Amino acid sequence: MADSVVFSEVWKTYQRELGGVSAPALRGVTFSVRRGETLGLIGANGAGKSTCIRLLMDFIRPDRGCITIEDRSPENSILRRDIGYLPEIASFPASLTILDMLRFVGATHDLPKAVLAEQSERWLKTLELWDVRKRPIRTYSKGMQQRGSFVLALVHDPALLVLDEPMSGLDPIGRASIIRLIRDLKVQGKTILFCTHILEDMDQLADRVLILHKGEKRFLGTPNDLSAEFGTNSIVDGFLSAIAEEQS
Ligand SMILES: Nc1ncnc2c1ncn2[C@@H]1O[C@H](COP(=O)(O)OP(=O)(O)OP(=O)(O)O)[C@@H](O)[C@H]1O
Repeated sequence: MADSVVFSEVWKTYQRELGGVSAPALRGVTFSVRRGETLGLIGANGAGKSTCIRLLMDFIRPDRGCITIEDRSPENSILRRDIGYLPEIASFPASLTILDMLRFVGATHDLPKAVLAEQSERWLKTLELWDVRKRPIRTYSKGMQQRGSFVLALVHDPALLVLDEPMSGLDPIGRASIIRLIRDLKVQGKTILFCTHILEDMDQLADRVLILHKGEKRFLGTPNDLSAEFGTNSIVDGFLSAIAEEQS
């Protein structure tokens, strides 16, 4: 399978606001996401997960190393049309409806009106927001807002999905519906990179798991490989072993 996303020896250190630099957030991280694969990125707080996502989205640039998406630099704005991005915290202007937001996203991606209308209906129905499409988004529950964010990430039919904590803050029903959605998207052939703290979902979602710890790659492989490598029976135990081993 060809690679869609490649990180090669990527280093990133943030500047401190009052001058000086902090410890590197990423230390020579190398991994790839194959086309059609779902890669789950896990790590403790501060491990570097969001930094990977910010680099991929070209919100920040690496100090060293190379990142490519379909063999092109993330700086290439044409790539945006093929990426669906779900931010960790959705922030919607207070009075807008999901239809207003869809018009905005449609204009950003130059979607023809008919395509926007058809795709909007498809995803609003799939994600059970069709009946509330004319309500201001601020009246939505957290789960509905998250589904709304997915509609906005999917309406232009991107091949690559970058999902920052897609299950965070959801109740078990909301979480189950997002898990179903991600599995459906995978069946549709999407390439998916997501990060999460909810390790239990990994078995159901990820083809491969990338474990980061303090900016370093500690493990990359299938959930089964993780169990085999550390002699554990669950993702949680495998994860704890992967980040503990080199601390001793
Ligand atoms: N804007 C910033 N300025 C300075 N340091 C930052 C900034 N953003 C992140 N860092 C630091 O970089 C490191 C990696 O942070 P990052 O947000 O990538 O971790 P994470 O794995 O996403 O953590 P979390 O699970 O808490 O979201 C941390 O030490 C963090 O303090």
